[in-house]
Amino acid sequence: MFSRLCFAGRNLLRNESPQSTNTSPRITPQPSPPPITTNIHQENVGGTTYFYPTAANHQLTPSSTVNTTDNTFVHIASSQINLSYTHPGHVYPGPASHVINMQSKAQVSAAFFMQDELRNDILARNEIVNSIENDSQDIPLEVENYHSLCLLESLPLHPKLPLPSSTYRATHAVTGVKYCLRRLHGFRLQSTKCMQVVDKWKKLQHTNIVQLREVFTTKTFGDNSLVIVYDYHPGSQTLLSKYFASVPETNGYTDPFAGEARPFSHKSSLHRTAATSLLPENEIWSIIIQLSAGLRAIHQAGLACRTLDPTKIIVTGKRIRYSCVGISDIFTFDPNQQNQLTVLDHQQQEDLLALGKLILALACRSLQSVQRDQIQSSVELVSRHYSSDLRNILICLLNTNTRRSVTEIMPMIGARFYVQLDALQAQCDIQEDELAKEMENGRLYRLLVKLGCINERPELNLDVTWSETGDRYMLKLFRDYLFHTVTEDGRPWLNQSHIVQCLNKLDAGTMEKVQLMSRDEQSVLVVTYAELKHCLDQAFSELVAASDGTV
Ligand SMILES: Nc1ncnc2c1ncn2[C@@H]1O[C@H](COP(=O)(O)OP(=O)(O)OP(=O)(O)O)[C@@H](O)[C@H]1O
Repeated sequence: MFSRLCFAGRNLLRNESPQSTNTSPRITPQPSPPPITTNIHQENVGGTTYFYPTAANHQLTPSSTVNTTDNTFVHIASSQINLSYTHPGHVYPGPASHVINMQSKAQVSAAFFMQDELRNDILARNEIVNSIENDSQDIPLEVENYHSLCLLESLPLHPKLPLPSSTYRATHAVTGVKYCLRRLHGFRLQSTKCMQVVDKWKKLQHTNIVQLREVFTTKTFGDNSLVIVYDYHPGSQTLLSKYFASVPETNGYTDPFAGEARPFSHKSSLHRTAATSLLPENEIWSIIIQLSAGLRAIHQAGLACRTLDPTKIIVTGKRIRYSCVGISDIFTFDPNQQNQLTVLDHQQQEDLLALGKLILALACRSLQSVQRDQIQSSVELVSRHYSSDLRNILICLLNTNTRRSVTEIMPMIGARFYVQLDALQAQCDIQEDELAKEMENGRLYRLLVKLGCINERPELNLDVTWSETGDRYMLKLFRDYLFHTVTEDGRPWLNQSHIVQCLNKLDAGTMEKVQLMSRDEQSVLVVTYAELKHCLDQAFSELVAASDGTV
């Protein structure tokens, strides 16, 4: 069967558009088509010119039309408009009720746009990732497989540290993926046997642990440096900077987190003290749940964190992650170590103590609260302001007289786990709905790209009439119908739903008919979206074939 296009007189068309309403637009005129030379057979019957795409080109069912002997009639009754798309999946059905009602302003219109908070978060993260690279003279242009190194620390190296370290963002030369590089300055790897433990860390995947990717030594920095490569989480801040206000150092102050637990911190002796207000208990539990989840994974993998320190835990949005895993194991690796299991057990107990101190410091909003002589009064403060469960968890973790296990924390978290799970699932629902919207945007974007590549193309394969003839002419008229429609009195008719609907129908290739008119209003085509889709695919295939093949 042929698809039949009718180029008929213009006059009766205007008010009979399928989109017609009282305020309906009229179709922006296009010049009449130049003679169609390819794949179309034309015939004049009773003064009306009919165009037939050749069978090889169109295996579609016939489109509408059209006809009259008086050369004027092109009519599609509104009852014929088929709004049931052949692929219902091609239309975003609007927000789910459980999602729209989760939002503070339960307005349906708002739900068609990305939430401000989410958009701003994503924009801020993108800005951080794309921010100008560090132009410091001291940073090499390339280190092994990484380039565009950019220092992440705001403070210079702390001179008191026995082992200086630096943290960089860097780009992988092959994949272009950004990573976080931690460099241990002046460090010589004593034995490659420690790569066994590195492999263990590499295999450990958990949503509360920054993934360790690889370790290498390098002289590119002008010394022997060890570089540990981690995943990069833009927009992160350390637990220290998020929850503890900083004050200048004071003489004689001892950092409660100093010592073996944080040998890589530049701020080991940085003095942090009480911030303005206590944290809501829910927030503390959210941190406890995440930290204990990560720690449980670490301990179950036969490892110990050993850097459970507020500067070595990062917060990205609401997510908490251990950010410096494995370094202690590399740094203190002893190939002749006997009693590995005893050492591991000791280190895991130290982790639990450090976790207890961290929770206590968070609950009191003060790092000093975990100094030996302050612990008692700090726990009392917690008892006064928070639930007995929080106090119990602290007493369990801080009690070094008994052997504890991270799994003991679970029963104390109890039903709060459900609260956390519920919050996460609600977040998933919202994000899934955002994804549905963005999926639609992506699909429509690809259609527009195809149309844009075809419309107004000055030439293809030396044919300067390519974009104006044959299938492409229909696409040009369709483009005008999409974007250049005007109202009866000639004003632009800007209606996004018209554009989205038409593109959806095009993508679905529906059998609904659309009426297209040339700019000089001398010609009208009535054509199905299925045919337009075919034209689009055909024309774009021609472009791809003539290109270098990359799309
Ligand atoms: N994997 C990561 N992805 C993104 N940013 C990270 C990552 N790890 C650390 N950061 C950020 O890099 C910065 C420096 O991290 P680092 O661990 O050196 O902390 P720090 O505050 O400099 O602590 P210290 O100086 O005491 O070692 C921090 O702002 C931290 O949020």
